[in-house]
Amino acid sequence: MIIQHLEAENYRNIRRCVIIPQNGINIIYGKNAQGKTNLLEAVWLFTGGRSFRGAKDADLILQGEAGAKLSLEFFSGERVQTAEITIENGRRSAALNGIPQKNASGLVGKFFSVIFSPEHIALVREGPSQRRDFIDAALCQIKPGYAALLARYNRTLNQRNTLLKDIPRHAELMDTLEIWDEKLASYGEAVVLGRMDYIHKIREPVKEIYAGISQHTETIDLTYQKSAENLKTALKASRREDVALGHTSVGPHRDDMDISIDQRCARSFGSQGQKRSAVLALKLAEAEMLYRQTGERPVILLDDVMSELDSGRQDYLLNHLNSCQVFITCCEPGAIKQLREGALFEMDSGTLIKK
Ligand SMILES: Nc1ncnc2c1ncn2[C@@H]1O[C@H](COP(=O)(O)OP(=O)(O)OP(=O)(O)O)[C@@H](O)[C@H]1O
Repeated sequence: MIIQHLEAENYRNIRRCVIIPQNGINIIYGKNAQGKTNLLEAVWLFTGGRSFRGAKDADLILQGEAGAKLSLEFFSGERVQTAEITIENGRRSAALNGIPQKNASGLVGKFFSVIFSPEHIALVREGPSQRRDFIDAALCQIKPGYAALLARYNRTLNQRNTLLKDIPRHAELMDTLEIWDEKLASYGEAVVLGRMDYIHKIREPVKEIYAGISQHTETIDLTYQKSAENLKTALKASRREDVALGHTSVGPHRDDMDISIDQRCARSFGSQGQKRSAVLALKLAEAEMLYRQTGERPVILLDDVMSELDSGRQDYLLNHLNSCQVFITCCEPGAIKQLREGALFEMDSGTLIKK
């Protein structure tokens, strides 16, 4: 997947900008608050998802303007394709190769991209839900039917939780738990199998990429942590406790993925640079998995990735990811003096200048 041409109009602080990037590394540097992340966010929107910053669509329009427009020309499936996104009246619509889509999510699966932004450090630093979301989001992209399965699991879980809250007032409902436990266990086991399979597949690429980032000085490992070995038995065993709690205490919604660096838990013991490197390895491995699944290498977006990384780790990002098209933002052009081959752009008050 290669972006050949991107145009943004009235997008955030960008009145008008055209970028013709190169195939490998593209660096966008500039002072704080100039529009570097805004540009990456514009690229990301072509994946069909919402802003990775969780912004409302209306906030994406340059203040004072009625609408924003993004146009993309990209090479994928051995041909040049076009995509357009229009944001107007608080709504985002899209067209692919000139054909209007029902909504912006019509672009899902047409343009692939993987984003690293500083907030993603939460994936290592914060609680298990971040890591579950990472695996689930990746699976939704590459495993047909997984999104529907997850939705079914969550719906059944909510129904069981409602029932658990009702039981103290209606003891006769205790018997109906059996049906919900059967259903929940069957969906839950399938969710766990999907996640374990993904971790099994992503583990080697993560290890390899982390070794590269750390210049072969550290090792990383991933392990799926189940909250129950046999879900059906565990649900049955925890019924009384669950009624007292008013929610379900076992199942994939309570599972975690352990990330260890040199055999120590990265969340508790990792340094800032190690945590950042671990998230990067996970994101780049996610890109590798997308490639294996689709035959297309996703565009890699690395927002403000250089800080907190030593020069060896920076060198890996600048000079070892050439098989993909990569966009890297940074503040200091000095941080990129190790760049051997790539295009340089400066972002200044929403205006992009090719260097
Ligand atoms: N809808 C909007 N209309 C006008 N300006 C906006 C809008 N949304 C954001 N901005 C402005 O865009 C600027 C932020 O741009 P961006 O987040 O891309 O910065 P950046 O260059 O990545 O900076 P940093 O290096 O600090 O991360 C801010 O000045 C912000 O006020």
